[in-house]
Amino acid sequence: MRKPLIAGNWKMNGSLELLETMKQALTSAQVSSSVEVAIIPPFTLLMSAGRTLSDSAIRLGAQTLHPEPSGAFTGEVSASMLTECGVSHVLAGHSERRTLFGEDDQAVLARVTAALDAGMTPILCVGETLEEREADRVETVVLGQVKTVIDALSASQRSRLVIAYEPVWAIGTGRTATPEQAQQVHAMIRSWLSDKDPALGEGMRLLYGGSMKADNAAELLSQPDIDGGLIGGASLKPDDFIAICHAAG
Ligand SMILES: O=C(CO)COP(=O)(O)O
Repeated sequence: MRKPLIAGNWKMNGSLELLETMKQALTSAQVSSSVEVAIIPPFTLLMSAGRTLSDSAIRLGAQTLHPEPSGAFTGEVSASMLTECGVSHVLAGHSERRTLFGEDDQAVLARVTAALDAGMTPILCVGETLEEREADRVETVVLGQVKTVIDALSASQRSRLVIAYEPVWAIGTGRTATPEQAQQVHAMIRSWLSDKDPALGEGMRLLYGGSMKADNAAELLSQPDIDGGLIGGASLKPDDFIAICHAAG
């Protein structure tokens, strides 16, 4: 049985005030313990967030990390710096990192490995652009991104990964993949994983991300191969985020 994960990626948004409001709202909402909830605020909030959330079941995630343990990398943050803040989850390969910051599959793999080595759960983000979808390249692109990482990891490392399918054309656009479109890609990923190792396919949590909102979450989350959501815009609004958490419960 895969435990649903609802993770709120705040991107370059949020404040100490939102952190407090979100924590209080989530605590009083009494989200079912059958759902794992994580918030992923920007770096500057992580230390405070670690303290604020330490007495709750809400997990803390980071949006990226540098693969090296330390050194002359101005502006970057390492895995051990994240764990010191209480971070348990970290995104790797978000499409904004891939396109705006030039992270290719090898750079993503290095980040996944650094996160695993530090004991964190990497959330590997994959997804195709609209152009790639229209050119019938969804399978090639998405499985290519999954394969580069999975094939480089040991069986025990793989089992600690979460994968988020985020079609680039659905991110921040208000244009959600239909439940059928999302399910189709999730089933494809799971089937590829299962061919490699049945237990891996069965156990891997596959999140959907891309304009998931309070009013479309239940339908997306009811699909058999969708095990949670990676939420952008709606994760900044406590009521909306809580509604999505409830929909997963
Ligand atoms: O990129 C996303 C989460 O990582 C999705 O963002 P939106 O929910 O704003 O479309």
